[in-house]
Amino acid sequence: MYRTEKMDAVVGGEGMKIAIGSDHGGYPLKETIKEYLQNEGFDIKDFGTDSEASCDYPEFAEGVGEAVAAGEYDRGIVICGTGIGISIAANKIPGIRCALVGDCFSAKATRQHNDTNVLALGGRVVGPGLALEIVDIWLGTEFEGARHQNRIDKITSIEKKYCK
Ligand SMILES: O=C(CO)[C@H](O)[C@H](O)COP(=O)(O)O
Repeated sequence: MYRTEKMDAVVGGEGMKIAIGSDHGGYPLKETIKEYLQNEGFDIKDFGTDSEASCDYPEFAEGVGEAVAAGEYDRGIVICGTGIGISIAANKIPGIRCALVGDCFSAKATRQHNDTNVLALGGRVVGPGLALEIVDIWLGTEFEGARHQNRIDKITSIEKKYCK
């Protein structure tokens, strides 16, 4: 419903397996994104939460992050009120590169340059229209490799040094 022809050009992920999770602050937006992606043919696993009752975002970051890091899901989407806490938590999991995104330029750049495998959104920050555009672009953009791969390798080296 939010898709445009331009977005159709960048989305090609039917069958892609996506893990999604949020706290209470991200719950309404999680439900919107989940329904949208299911209707688009994506294979979605919802790691919770399942209501707007108060809960703790690290639990959902851990569920989504572990599933993506283990290779069970291709990408993850995590949402809390700001997107900040849940992105910090997701980035503690070795192998996860999570970006908090609030604009379309960054959605594209963080795939091209950072090869992010988890997207964080602020459910109290972005509205559903912008959030779905960000999701479409992020899912539909490829990593560019080359010089950016060297930088990812350096991130991985830091991770290996500190995460024993
Ligand atoms: O954005 C968040 C973390 O970064 C949380 O969603 C937020 O802190 C939850 O706040 P509250 O318990 O007051 O609803």
